[in-house]
Amino acid sequence: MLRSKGKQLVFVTNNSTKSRADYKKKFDSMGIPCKVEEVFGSSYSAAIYISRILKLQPPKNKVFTSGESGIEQELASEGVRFCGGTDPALRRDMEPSDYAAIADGSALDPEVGVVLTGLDFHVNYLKLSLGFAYLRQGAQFLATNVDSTLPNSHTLFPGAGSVSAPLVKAWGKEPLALGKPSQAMMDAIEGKFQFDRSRTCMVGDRLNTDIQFGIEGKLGGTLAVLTGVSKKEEFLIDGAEVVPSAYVDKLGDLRG
Ligand SMILES: O=C(O)[C@H](O)[C@H](O)COP(=O)(O)O
Ligand SMILES: [Mg+2]
Repeated sequence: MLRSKGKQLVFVTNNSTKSRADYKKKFDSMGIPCKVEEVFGSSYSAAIYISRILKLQPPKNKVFTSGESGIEQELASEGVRFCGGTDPALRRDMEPSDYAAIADGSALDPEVGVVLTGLDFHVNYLKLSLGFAYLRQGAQFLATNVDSTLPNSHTLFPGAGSVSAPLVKAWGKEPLALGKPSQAMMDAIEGKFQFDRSRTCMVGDRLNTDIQFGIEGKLGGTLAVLTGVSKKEEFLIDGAEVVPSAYVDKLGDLRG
């Protein structure tokens, strides 16, 4: 319906496990018309931040990532070198020899300058230990997103933020998160798609027992309509103003 009305669409997700190309395939399977260029995920956001803002220089120009292939694909699309991720060699128990190898550095890649965490379905003590060691060696701490939960099958599962929580606890500092609702993600989306904030509507899907009705926030001119979010803070960007739920009725008046 939106397409038939000539609206520009952008599909934004914090789920870092898939790449933009993966989402295009998923939309195809659901019969939803979509181009790869219309997808913007937190893996892509992180890859852009690393390649275009951080611009890692040798000898520390590699990313150690804890996550799934979506992160790897997007880092590769931006020409960023990485290790960790889906490497089968790291999907195992920690062995006694691993402690010594991490301690003396022989298990560490000397080129790693960033630790990037995302939703990792294969998180384990070995990967957490490697990530912690890289942070202690001075690597920057980034996250695709830090959502506490992952909605799936009509209920909630631990999200990316819950998976990276042990590392945050060990390191004692939060990562820079590059998914929603970070300003970096919003700026990158606005920069890439060149739309007018004052004529933009944002729709989310998150349901929570505390907030079971739509909540709308106004983001510096961008009308955001989030049909249920798990936490109010998730969309309170730039001092966003939350307006009464009845505001949603006015959507029909939007010309943009
Ligand atoms: O990374 C996670 O925890 C979840 O995949 C993430 O919260 C999903 O985000 P969404 O698709 O709702 O943007
Ligand atoms: Mg969602």
